[in-house]
Amino acid sequence: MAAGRPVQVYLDLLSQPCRAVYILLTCTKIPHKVHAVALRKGEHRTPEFTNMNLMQKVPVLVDSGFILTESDAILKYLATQYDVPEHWYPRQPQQRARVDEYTAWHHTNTRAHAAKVFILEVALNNALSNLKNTLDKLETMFLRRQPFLCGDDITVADLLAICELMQPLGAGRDILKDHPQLQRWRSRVQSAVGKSFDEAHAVLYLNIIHPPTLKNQLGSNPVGNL
Ligand SMILES: N[C@@H](CCC(=O)N[C@@H](CS)C(=O)NCC(=O)O)C(=O)O
Repeated sequence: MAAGRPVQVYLDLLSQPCRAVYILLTCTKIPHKVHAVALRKGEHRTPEFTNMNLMQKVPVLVDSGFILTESDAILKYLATQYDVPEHWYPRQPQQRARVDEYTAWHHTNTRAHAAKVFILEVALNNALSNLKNTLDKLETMFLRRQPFLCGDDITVADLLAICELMQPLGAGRDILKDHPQLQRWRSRVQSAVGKSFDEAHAVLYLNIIHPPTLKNQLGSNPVGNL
């Protein structure tokens, strides 16, 4: 059992390990005070926070002057230092070892892989939003009054653009699918360059990583059906 002063925790509830610490504290009614640290505002990089945790990461626990980082260590400290139900971190050595076995594995597996998907999804959403602006500009500026990007005939500009816009198809994403004007331009470019278009893109088509539904829709030559 610990001293009377509430445990101080520095958390951002957007952070997965912080939420685990928060839930244990709340669930077990350990007296505590939460200090919100907004990672998005860079509050973990202030001199005061850095002084407490040189790693500049949350969560951090301060218990009567004892500073502890790492969610795994914090959770186990709370469960052993405070009077919480036994099941959280069993005392029996083999049952405890079973929990330690998981938590040792957790950081390079569950955490690493789930967090990566989250980070990549956020990055993908940003990239798609920026791309949408670009596609809109291609339609409303470059193709507004002309069949090709720079006039009535195909130029190297069209080649640069089409090869770039085809690339995401290599990962199974047709970024022109909601842009009929750009689709018509793509067809014009394809007609203008003839079979060199498919020859040049053959390697890309072969390496396409399609979700199963898209693969069925597209058949063996994705561009043929676009
Ligand atoms: N292994 C640490 C990881 C802590 C961590 O990575 N926290 C992230 C939020 S989920 C953080 O503070 N990131 C800020 C940064 O790296 O700049 C733990 O389990 O506590």
